[in-house]
Amino acid sequence: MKPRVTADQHLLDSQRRSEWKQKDAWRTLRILSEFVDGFDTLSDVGSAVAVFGSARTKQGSEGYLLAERVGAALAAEGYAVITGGGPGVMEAANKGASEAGGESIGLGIELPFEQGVNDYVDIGLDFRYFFVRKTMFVKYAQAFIVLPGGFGTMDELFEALTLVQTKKVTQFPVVLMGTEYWGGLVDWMRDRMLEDGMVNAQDIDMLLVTDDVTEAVAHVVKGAAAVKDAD
Ligand SMILES: C/C(=C\CNc1ncnc2c1ncn2[C@@H]1O[C@H](COP(=O)(O)O)[C@@H](O)[C@H]1O)CO
Repeated sequence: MKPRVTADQHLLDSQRRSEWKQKDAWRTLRILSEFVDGFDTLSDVGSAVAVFGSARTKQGSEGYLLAERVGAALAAEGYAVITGGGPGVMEAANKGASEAGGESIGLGIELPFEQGVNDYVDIGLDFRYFFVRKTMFVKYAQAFIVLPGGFGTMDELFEALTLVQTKKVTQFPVVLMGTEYWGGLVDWMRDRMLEDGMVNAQDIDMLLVTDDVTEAVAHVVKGAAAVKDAD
């Protein structure tokens, strides 16, 4: 199947900039409507945690089963689970949450190849624009739990870290699940970023790196309690 041109590509592809020069102003209305749809659909969602991770994690694999357990544990604590609505870790976390009787939310993204949200999403939205969708994750989740993943996962992780570091969001726990996978990155942050003065120790200390689902969820619950105390 020929990849379709997505709305994000129309907006961002520099080669098309002059061709679309007159139309970008009008495209803002479409962007606005996407924000309105998102806010409208998600404003009634209670406490929620976003779970991120690879779209390529295979069904039944260790990573998939871990994400299922994370989804189920969050649901058991009364959290809605928000994912990118796709396959892999997203599907597994939605499955775990849905099968545990929790609220399972998928914020899908228009991609060049048709996909739709996974079968375990109870509340689903499809976004044309990545940046609108990213706003929803941060606005409607009280914490991020991040499983092993690639560029998309890194983007979501580092956006959260930047927002916390710059105090655009406060009291926002970020958990990295998988000490083996994440250990090298966190070591590099300490040995290189911190050593070279690119970040502060507290920027790195805000990350919890664990293999333990119970510890991950307890960290999220503790973060939520701190927000309540601060209110
Ligand atoms: C590549 C495959 C499917 C792509 N489908 C996706 N659907 C929804 N969200 C996605 C998809 N791919 C990436 N994302 C977002 O990025 C994160 C995962 O990216 P990674 O590069 O795989 O780590 C994820 O949390 C999504 O929000 C396979 O068929």
